[in-house]
Amino acid sequence: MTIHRGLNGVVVDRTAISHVDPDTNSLTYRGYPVQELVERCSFEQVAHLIWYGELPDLSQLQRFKAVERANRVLPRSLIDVLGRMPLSCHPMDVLRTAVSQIGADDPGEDANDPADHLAKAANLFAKLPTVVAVEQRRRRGLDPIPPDPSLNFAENFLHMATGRRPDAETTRAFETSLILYAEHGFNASTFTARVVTSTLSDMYSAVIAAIGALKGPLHGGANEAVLHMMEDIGDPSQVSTWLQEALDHRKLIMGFGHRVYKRGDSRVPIMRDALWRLAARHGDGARLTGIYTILAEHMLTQKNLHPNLDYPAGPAYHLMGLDTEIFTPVFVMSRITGWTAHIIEQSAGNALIRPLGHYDGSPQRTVPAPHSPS
Ligand SMILES: CC(=O)SCCNC(=O)CCNC(=O)[C@H](O)C(C)(C)COP(=O)(O)OP(=O)(O)OC[C@H]1O[C@@H](n2cnc3c(N)ncnc32)[C@H](O)[C@@H]1OP(=O)(O)O
Ligand SMILES: O=C([O-])CC(=O)C(=O)O
Repeated sequence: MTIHRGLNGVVVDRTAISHVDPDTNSLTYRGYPVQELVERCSFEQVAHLIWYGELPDLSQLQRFKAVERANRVLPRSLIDVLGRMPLSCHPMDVLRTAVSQIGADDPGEDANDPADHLAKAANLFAKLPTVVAVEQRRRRGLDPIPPDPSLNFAENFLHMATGRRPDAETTRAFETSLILYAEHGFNASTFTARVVTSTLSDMYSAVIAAIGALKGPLHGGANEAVLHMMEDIGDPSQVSTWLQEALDHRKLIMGFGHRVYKRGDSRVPIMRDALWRLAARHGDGARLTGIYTILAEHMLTQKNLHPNLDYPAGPAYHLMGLDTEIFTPVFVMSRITGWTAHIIEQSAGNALIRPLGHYDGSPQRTVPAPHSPS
């Protein structure tokens, strides 16, 4: 019997949402290369593409944007629950709780026709940025900034989170990250969402489980861990010593390696360029890009490992003025599009996901006779 630990290399189903091809180092959403989508589309257009299979025409895009803008405000019940969360918990816990509350408030929670699913996905897509921004400000002891319907998805989030109207360069860099993070095949969190969906559970439960899977540092939690690592290194001159010490202790270097891409992550060059443009205008930029470059060179020569998307995204978010703890929640704001598209796809052609495990525990034995009462 062959055991595929970690399901490494196992093809478990078909999908028409995205194609990750490590041989040609390419990633396409519904057939379109992500590089072209970043160059020519807004995040809202890409979200439409991921859900509906096609880029929107003008009137579809206007409707899509209107729904997103109309759904950004959080209901009182949700604001109350989130305000009671301890400040000691991670913002991913807050986000998970938010989705749970939104689901509990939805009388149609269990409705799972494609139209019901799309309406729920659109609602989560609109509300999660407000939750993340409110949470960043709550941690800073600041009042929330209400959503602004005159701003697009990316601008509105940056404004709500930082209190500043972002300039075009920052907005574009942020939108680039959102487009690149949106979807990536049967990654651990998406697969988790599909497993939950395969039991005919509801969309909110699947999304909550996916948030839990994304939180881990081997997956989405790595963008936060990358920034912590760079702060720990401190200065480009320290990279070599820091890395040697980390490798001597067999530590994982955050933001490097990937289960599918073994010769480099197709999304990194475009996000790296965005990071470089931000860094050129920021006081701390040269330090971060210095660490970035030297560490990447050492990792390639010493470990033959390439950076993944989390490596440039972490420092880029830092330079945008986002707090490190909300980097992975920002990933959720984007990946919610991919997760929900997969939930819809799984529902449409469902097969219960239930693999087997090879038993290697104790051979069968007899339960000892009970001791007689003394
Ligand atoms: C958006 C995303 O989720 S992208 C992934 C984000 N995660 C990270 O950046 C965390 C750091 N990276 C890792 O832990 C891994 O590279 C993963 C989890 C992403 C991929 O893991 P796998 O596909 O299982 O890689 P695998 O374990 O086969 O790695 C092969 C070897 O390289 C080593 N390796 C892989 N990544 C790293 C790393 N970042 N640092 C140090 N060594 C590493 C492994 O320890 C292993 O060594 P071994 O053969 O001596 O045991
Ligand atoms: O695909 C994976 O294994 C991890 C992931 O979600 C990504 O790289 O975006």
